[in-house]
Amino acid sequence: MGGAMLARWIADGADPANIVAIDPGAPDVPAGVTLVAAPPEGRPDVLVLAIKPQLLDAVAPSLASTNPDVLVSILAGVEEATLAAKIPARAVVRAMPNLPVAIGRGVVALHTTSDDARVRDVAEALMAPLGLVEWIADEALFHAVVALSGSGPGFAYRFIEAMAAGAAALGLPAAMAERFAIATVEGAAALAADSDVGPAVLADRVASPGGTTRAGLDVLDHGAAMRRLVADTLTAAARRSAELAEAAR
Ligand SMILES: NC(=O)C1=CN([C@@H]2O[C@H](COP(=O)(O)OP(=O)(O)OC[C@H]3O[C@@H](n4cnc5c(N)ncnc54)[C@H](O)[C@@H]3O)[C@@H](O)[C@H]2O)C=CC1
Ligand SMILES: O=C(O)[C@@H]1CCC=N1
Repeated sequence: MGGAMLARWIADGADPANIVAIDPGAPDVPAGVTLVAAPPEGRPDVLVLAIKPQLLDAVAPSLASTNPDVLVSILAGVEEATLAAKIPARAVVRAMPNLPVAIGRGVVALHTTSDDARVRDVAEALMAPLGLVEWIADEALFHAVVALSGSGPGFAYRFIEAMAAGAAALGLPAAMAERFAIATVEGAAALAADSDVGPAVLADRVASPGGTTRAGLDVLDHGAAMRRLVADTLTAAARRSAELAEAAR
């Protein structure tokens, strides 16, 4: 995820000479970005923490002397207070991005208890090129955000896969089914984003009375099957976020 954010920052015009990536795994980084295995000397303006939540305790000691102005954490679950206790920084901002930030069409939720306007400005300016950016005042809601927009692309990809598989089972060549499924979801989402009515009304607009869409929607709606499945999916993801928070405390 750190790589996806970095790719977008560079594409948006950030100067790679100003960026140091710290990763002992030696991933590919954009040209001009300095890659190091351990934190270098010096105090960064912003330190973006993009390790797995389970690695926090192992990694935190190596960051103890970096003392950034703003620590931005994208770790699922892990709370601001936990981060502040383990990594010294002037301010901590939690961010929950998602994978489409790579093309500037992601969602980034932000949270901080800092009342320093400059900290908020720095976080907003950093995230602006990545997509839709919104502040979440109540940190407890971050578990829902992780489930919805953080994990959501994974759920959307499963739905696209299922649409394509369903069409292939009806005889459409698999590659064509995948192309059509992706373009259908992309177009439907773009129209919804541009519309002054909600998705329920749009679904009804697609469904001609007595037609094919209604026949399909009846299957999704029977016993609220789709709603239940999606609610259970998001609940499981949010529960896992809470577990990660607890384990990191
Ligand atoms: N994958 C996603 O779509 C999203 C992930 N996140 C968060 O991003 C974080 C990373 O997740 P992924 O990118 O999926 O995992 P990943 O395993 O792909 O990336 C983790 C990176 O951390 C590096 N790393 C390991 N030990 C390190 C150390 N000691 N110091 C510095 N870097 C080290 C690894 O080499 C790797 O490049 C997690 O906290 C996750 O909750 C948040 C939103 C979305
Ligand atoms: O699966 C995960 O834990 C991360 C956080 C949100 C999306 N991916």
